[in-house]
Amino acid sequence: MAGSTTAPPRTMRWEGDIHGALRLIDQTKLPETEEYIECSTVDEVWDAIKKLKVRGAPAIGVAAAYGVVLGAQTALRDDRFRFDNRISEICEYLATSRPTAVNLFWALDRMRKVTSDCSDFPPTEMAERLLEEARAIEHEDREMCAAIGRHGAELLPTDGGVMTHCNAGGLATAGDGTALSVIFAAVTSGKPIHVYANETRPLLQGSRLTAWELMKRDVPCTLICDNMAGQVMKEGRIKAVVTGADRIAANGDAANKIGTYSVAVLAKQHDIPFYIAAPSSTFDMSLSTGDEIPIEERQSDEITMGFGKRTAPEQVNTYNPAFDVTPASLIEALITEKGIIRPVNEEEIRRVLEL
Ligand SMILES: CSC[C@@H](O)[C@@H](O)C(=O)COP(=O)(O)O
Repeated sequence: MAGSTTAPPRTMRWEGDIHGALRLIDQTKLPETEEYIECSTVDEVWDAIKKLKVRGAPAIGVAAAYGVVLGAQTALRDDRFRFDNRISEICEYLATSRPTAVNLFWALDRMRKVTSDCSDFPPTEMAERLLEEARAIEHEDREMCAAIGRHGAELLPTDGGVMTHCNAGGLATAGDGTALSVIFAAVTSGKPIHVYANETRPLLQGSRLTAWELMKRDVPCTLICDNMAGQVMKEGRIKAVVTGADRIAANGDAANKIGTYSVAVLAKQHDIPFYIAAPSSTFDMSLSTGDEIPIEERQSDEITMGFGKRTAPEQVNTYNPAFDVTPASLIEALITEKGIIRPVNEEEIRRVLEL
């Protein structure tokens, strides 16, 4: 099949003018139901991010930016506090929703900068500027996804299996995705790729979201459980692995959904190139290595009561880190909207990203 045929799912949409609201596809309901929710308060956006109704590093950033606009609506009605101080508090609050994806903090910094750049504007005009900035963040994310796809497509094999982990597709961004954008672009260019989607324990983003997206877009895919990755590679089915990332340190170490590190180690063992696709908003050059990346720990019932069914004894001890860090040494190349970073080291990152 040459070409994926349909458009990506619209992960989120701002509806209306400055008095509008944020409409999100509720990703916790997929693949069973395609249900949309409306967020009209900052708390609703915070909750949607925390509970993974909206998830994936770039999508979290875009949602948080619109969350600031919702906060601005309330701040306009409340003249007890200075408008710019309220916006700063709202940014601080939204930043507590999830710790690992740096895109969240990157987007909130951009929103904060609007208030400092426009400090002499009246609040109503500042609020309009905040909406413009959130729209720009969303638009730029869509463009970054497309550019990542264009750069990365050439790295994928002319045919054969490509493995991915978690969901780095349209649902995780405002556009076509990061890792999946590379796959969609390769398929569109005529490469008959077959995707192996790891189910991604414990919350199954790979099976619930990636398989759903790929099937919706007619890209051949096979779902496997995480613990099958080694066997599938050993059988010679995988020619490349491509995943997304939530934060990349200055030396190229990359945090992504838990399980990614194991997949990268397995890829090394089987001599399979392991790629990470991510926009420049995912790089955190203030951290020298991946050891400094904060790893979110989530509640134990995600392991013991996955999707409402008890699968472990009550009171059992659990540990549930939501991300892991793949060292730069295991990453063949980083695929960004500005080009391919190879070899993966700080000098090359700075050169390609023009930092
Ligand atoms: C393009 S998004 C890349 C990552 O954000 C994705 O792979 C991932 O780890 C998402 O984790 P999630 O916990 O579902 O937000």
